[in-house]
Amino acid sequence: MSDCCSAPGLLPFENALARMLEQITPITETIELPIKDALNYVLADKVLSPLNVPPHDNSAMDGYAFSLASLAKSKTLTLVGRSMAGSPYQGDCQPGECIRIMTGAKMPDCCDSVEMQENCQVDGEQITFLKDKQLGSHVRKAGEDIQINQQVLEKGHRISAVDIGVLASLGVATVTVYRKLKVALIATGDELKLPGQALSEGDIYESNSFVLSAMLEKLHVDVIDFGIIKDDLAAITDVFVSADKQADAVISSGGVSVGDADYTKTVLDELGEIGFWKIAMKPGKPFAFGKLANSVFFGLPGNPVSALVTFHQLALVALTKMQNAKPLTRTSLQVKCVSDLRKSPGRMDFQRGILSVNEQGETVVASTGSQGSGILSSLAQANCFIVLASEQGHVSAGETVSVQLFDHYLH
Ligand SMILES: Nc1nc2c(c(=O)[nH]1)N[C@H]1C(S)=C(S)[C@@H](COP(=O)(O)OP(=O)(O)OC[C@H]3O[C@@H](n4cnc5c(N)ncnc54)[C@H](O)[C@@H]3O)O[C@H]1N2
Ligand code: MOO
Repeated sequence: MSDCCSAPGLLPFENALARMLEQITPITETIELPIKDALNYVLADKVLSPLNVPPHDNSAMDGYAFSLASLAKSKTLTLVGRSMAGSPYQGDCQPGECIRIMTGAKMPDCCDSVEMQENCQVDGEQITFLKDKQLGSHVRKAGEDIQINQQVLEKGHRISAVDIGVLASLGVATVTVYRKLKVALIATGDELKLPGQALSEGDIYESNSFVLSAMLEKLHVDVIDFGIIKDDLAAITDVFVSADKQADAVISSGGVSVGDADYTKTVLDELGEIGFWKIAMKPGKPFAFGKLANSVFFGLPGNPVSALVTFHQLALVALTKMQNAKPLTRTSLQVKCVSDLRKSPGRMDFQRGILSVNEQGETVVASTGSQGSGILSSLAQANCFIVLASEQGHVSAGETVSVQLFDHYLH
């Protein structure tokens, strides 16, 4: 399939993303977890507040609580009691009386305002208020933060550290969340060695599974690492079968192109079905999406930048849907490009850029330089993608381009 602007035989990026998402079924299994164990899980149900926060009117200052009507008659009131956080004043008070109160302590029913002690003159039980006050001064009203039955978190929300604090403040002890996904990682290639091993002639160090594993950890899935598999049809078939039995999604890198040792697509065809293969994007043309017997499959290209970009732009989006989480939001801006960019029409480019504010206060983007699919350092230096549409040709410095800011998966 091709559109007006994508090279023949290549699926436009947006179509690939849409087709892939159509085929992703979100998981349904839920578990109940204590809130302290729920960080980064996805909520399977909305959370409504069981109470008002704060639960009662309370003082925002250490000082004196009074009724404003009393102060209209005299600036000096008589102290008749104390309200402490956790030990509220239980009695009543009459016109002309006030109550000693501490920050966070419940407001006595007979008072409507508070003055901080720095603005009061104390003479035994006689408290003189030195400044004019307004009704409700320094009073935090019940429910001013959250009201009872108000929705606090929505279904599909990924629970953050702050959310756990909010849940605790509401007295919520457990939450219902979707279970973690299990994702299998496979690196294919005869040339690959693990860091720490000696390299023979023609070898390189395996890096894809390391970076993918780290990004998957940020996505909060359980990674099943199948390590490095040789470019061998039988070995790749065996590992795909085994991974499919254990995982919800299988991700491989390498061997997805058209070389003599590129078996990924053949095995996927044999064991499952190919949704599509080859996208009009750069880097990342030979990306395969499909289904195995039990799991979905993402075949990433071997080149490190291609593997990362396709994982970030496609697989991560699909896995987020599979987790039942709200779709990822990514921030795009139109900014001036200060570098010349090389680009051939036919594929959508995700070039690596550095966004900054220049001396004139203008937000501009510069290229990281060489954009080869093997130059992983170009991604490490970058803080955004310069996204160039399929039909776009070279860009001259000074032109406006679209940039997508890196999210926390890439930092
Ligand atoms: N005749 C053609 N050749 C190629 C095409 C094409 O359309 N026709 N596409 C090119 C593009 S674009 C890409 S991207 C690569 C993708 O190839 P593969 O997915 O088959 O990847 P490999 O050949 O296995 O490896 C490519 C490159 O990446 C290195 N690599 C592989 N795995 C890892 C890893 N886990 N960690 C670090 N580096 C890895 C590998 O050593 C190669 O250098 O195909 C082009 N060719
Ligand atoms: O897609 Mo390849 O990633 O252009 O090098």
